[in-house]
Parts: sequence; structure tokens; C-alpha cells
Amino acid sequence: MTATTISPVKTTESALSVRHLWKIFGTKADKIIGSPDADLSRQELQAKTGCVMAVKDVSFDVAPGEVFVVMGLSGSGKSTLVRLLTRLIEPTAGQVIMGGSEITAASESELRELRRHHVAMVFQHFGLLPHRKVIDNIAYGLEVRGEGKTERRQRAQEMVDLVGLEGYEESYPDQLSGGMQQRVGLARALAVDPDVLMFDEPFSALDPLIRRDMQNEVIRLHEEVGKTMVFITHDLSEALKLGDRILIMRDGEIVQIGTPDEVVAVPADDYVRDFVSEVPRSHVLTLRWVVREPRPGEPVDGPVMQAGVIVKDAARAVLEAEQPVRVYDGDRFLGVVDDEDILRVVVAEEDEQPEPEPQP
Ligand SMILES: Nc1ncnc2c1ncn2[C@@H]1O[C@H](COP(=O)(O)OP(=O)(O)OP(=O)(O)O)[C@@H](O)[C@H]1O
Repeated sequence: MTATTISPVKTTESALSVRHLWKIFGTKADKIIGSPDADLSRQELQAKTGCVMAVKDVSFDVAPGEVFVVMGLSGSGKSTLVRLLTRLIEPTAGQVIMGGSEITAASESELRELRRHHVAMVFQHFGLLPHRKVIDNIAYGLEVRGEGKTERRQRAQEMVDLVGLEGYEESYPDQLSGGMQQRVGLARALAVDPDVLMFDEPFSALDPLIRRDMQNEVIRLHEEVGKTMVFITHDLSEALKLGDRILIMRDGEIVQIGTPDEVVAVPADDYVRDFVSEVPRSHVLTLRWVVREPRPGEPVDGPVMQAGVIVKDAARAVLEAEQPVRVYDGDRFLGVVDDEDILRVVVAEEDEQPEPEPQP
């Protein structure tokens, strides 16, 4: 890839850093930041000034190779946020740094460069070109950046194979089901070999079974290509399934950032607690949230498991073991887990329990 850099700043370890990012729609929006009006609720601000606070003072970092999910209800600011990251929408204030380059300071030509080489987006409504065959839709981004026909055909064919579209190369988008069209969207995004892949509710228009297939496809592709991903969804189960970490938004603000097990085990407030109340805890919590110190005289020579194993996956082995299972974080002994500890989590799925404490 012939990539040039964009306004280099001091590089960080992060694939993406967002610092105090704001988007307020309306006139004189920039005057609101730093004024007492910034503390008004979204409704109050709109009533007083006519401006809409879409994204309010948002900061986070995404690690290379991480799947970072942004979740919230309709209107919470997810789509605005993801568009701010590539300046499809101009921020009112704040910084976005991607791969060590400051996007928020980039010129028009640097932004074009960014969008052609470094970031690719998968949209809810696919965004395919109807008069182009599948293979040419997939090659589109390569064509835009001026790659030769042979090269782009070859790369597009590799992507066809990667996402399971063999045999459909010569079809037109309207000859394909929604799920297949979104595979084309995925292949097109991957074809440009971006540093960061962004997904804006990509599976919301698909029916539940196809949606599940596509989620599994994202997990598989992530394992295969290891890209950094920013994934927008309003669906908690999708967020929990895909995310290494989840950012939960409400009215433009961050309510919580955490791993799936943290969000379920220690919801930041009632809003998140409400969201996660239906989640089967044993499907998300790991042994880290269940482990306890051995009791006096309790045997500590049972089977060994790692703290990151999900309770549901550990249940059978724990229940079958003669002795309590020893839980380790790498080489570090954290404690033990027995039948009762596992059953307590399963019972808590029906009957809310006090919040567990993670082991340090
Ligand atoms: N161009 C715009 N002008 C004014 N207000 C806007 C504009 N775009 C979005 N908004 C408002 O900003 C807020 C956040 O919208 P946004 O679309 O980012 O939310 P969302 O979480 O993505 O919701 P959805 O899933 O429904 O798209 C909403 O109140 C929305 O009405």
C-alpha cells in the first residue's frame, strides 16, 4: 500500500484516540462549549438555543486490533460520533488521532488520503453501486485510488473468497439477498486493507438469523485479518458478542466504557443496569467475577482454569470436578470456584444478586 502520512503528531500506542470531542448542531454552537449552557440537558439546550448536543465531550482510546463497540439507543449520538472520526461531519471541538495522525488537523487532500487508504466503512444500507457487478463493487475503492485493473481484480477476487461470495462475482447487487449484499459491503471495505474498519449498524436491516450469521462472520474475519474495528449498534446482545470493549452512550455522552463482563457485572448507572438486566449473566461473566479465596481446609489441588473463561463454558468442568477448580490469571493464583459459586451466577439470571467484586 502506498500510504502517505497525515499531519504526524506524537504517536501513541492507540490505533485511535479521541479527545474531548464535541458536536453541537446549530448556529453559534462553538460558543456553547465552556459556557454554562454546556451543562444543560439536551432538551433544555435545544429549547434555549435551538442547538442540538449530539456528542458531548467524548474521549476514548481504541487499541490496535481491538473491536470497540459504541452502543446506545436511537438518538444517543452514535452515528454522529462515527462520522466525526473521519470528519464526514466536522467536529465542533476536540481531537481525533488515528495511527498517530491528527485527523482533526488534516487538510482536504489529507482527508481524502485517509478515507482511501486508512479507514473503510460498512453502512446499514450497504451503499453498493447498483449498476456494477459484485466484483466491481468490491474493487471500487481500489479503482478510486488509481490501482490498475489486474491488481484490483486480483485483490477483489481474494476478498470474494474471504467473505464467501464465490460464484456471485458477476451478479448485480439487486440479485442478492440482504445478507449477501452486506458481504459485498464487507469485502469492499476489506479490499482497501484499511487500518481501521468502521461499521455503522451494518446488520440492523437484516433478519435475525442472517444477522447472527453476519456477526459470526465479523468474528471470523477479525480472527483472520485482525483489523481494528469500531462497531456501532443499538443492540446490546450484538455489542456483548462482538466487543472487546463497549462504550455506552446516552444523549451524546459516555455513560460507561468497559469489557462485556464489566458492563454486565458492574453497570455504571440505572440506564446501563436496565439495558443489561435481561442478559444471561453466565453467558457474559468470566470466572474472574466468581472466584473467591479458598476456605480454611478447602482442597487447593483441583483442576486449573484461566480467569477469562466464561462461566457458562466453565460450568460443566466445575460441576464435574471432585475438588474446587483453581482459577489463575496467567501464572497468578486468584482463588477457587466450586459448584455453588457457579450455580449462584445461574440463579442470579432469574433473581438479581448483589454486584460481585472482581479479583484485582
Ligand atoms: N444534521 C443534524 N442537524 C441537527 N440535529 C442532528 C443532525 N444529525 C443528528 N442530529 C441530532 O443529533 C442527535 C444524535 O443523532 P445520531 O443520529 O448521531 O444518533 P444515533 O444514536 O446514531 O441514532 P440513530 O440510531 O437513530 O441514528 C439526535 O438528537 C439527532 O436528532
